[in-house]
Amino acid sequence: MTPPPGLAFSGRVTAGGSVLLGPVEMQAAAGRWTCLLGPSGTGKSTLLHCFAGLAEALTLDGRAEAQDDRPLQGRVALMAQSDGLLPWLTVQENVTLGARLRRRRPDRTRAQALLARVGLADLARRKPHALSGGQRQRAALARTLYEDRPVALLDEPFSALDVATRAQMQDLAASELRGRTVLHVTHDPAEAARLGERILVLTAAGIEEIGTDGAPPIPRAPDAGATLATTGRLTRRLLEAA
Ligand SMILES: Nc1ncnc2c1ncn2[C@@H]1O[C@H](COP(=O)(O)OP(=O)(O)OP(=O)(O)O)[C@@H](O)[C@H]1O
Repeated sequence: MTPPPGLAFSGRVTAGGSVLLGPVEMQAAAGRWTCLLGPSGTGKSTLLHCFAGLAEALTLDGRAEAQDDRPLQGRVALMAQSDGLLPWLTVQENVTLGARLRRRRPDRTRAQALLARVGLADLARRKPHALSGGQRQRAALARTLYEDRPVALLDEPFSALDVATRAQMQDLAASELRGRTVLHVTHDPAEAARLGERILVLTAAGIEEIGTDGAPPIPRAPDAGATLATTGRLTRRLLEAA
């Protein structure tokens, strides 16, 4: 894999005269896990869409680009807020959808291994309608990891999971995406405190960084003192921003 690039955004996004995001500046460091939180509607998903090249219908007055000055196209995997599973494909076919779209032979062995890691090995032949919400989200996570890209954009990837499964999937994602550039949108301060090497809060006033200095490597234990302290500070900041 080529070295993952850092990400840089500056500017404002509008649609039909409405402002969706900004003006704001933010960076996600190369090879690091950055968490992004903030009140609903401040433009977090819009920011991910800009980096994923999905903002054609929007007007970006500024730039959303890789810091190595090479195109982001082909280097990004997006796990969107809605799982986007195609209802007529099986779970395994959904995981390998990217390969199919690129007219590559799907690697079923790799897909099955990832499905086993997200706990869906026995459901690989089911259609999405026969999965629970949490199972669908895990299938979408497997599809994102299957893409094996240097940059991962994760939009509330664990929001439908129970506490124990969420912790397991956080551990899995931290392991699979180690060394990649990850920009992870979440509403959960405890999740950001576990996974964020950098933690950013987006409000109408701009971006603010919540320090994690001295925190251990990720994934951090959910009940470690440093994790709980960061969760508390972050929760307080989000309450102030509401
Ligand atoms: N295609 C669009 N056209 C017009 N407005 C849009 C469009 N998509 C999103 N918006 C608006 O842009 C703003 C930012 O939306 P976005 O989904 O990026 O916010 P968010 O911070 O991710 O919110 P949440 O935390 O609720 O997921 C919202 O006010 C939303 O209503």
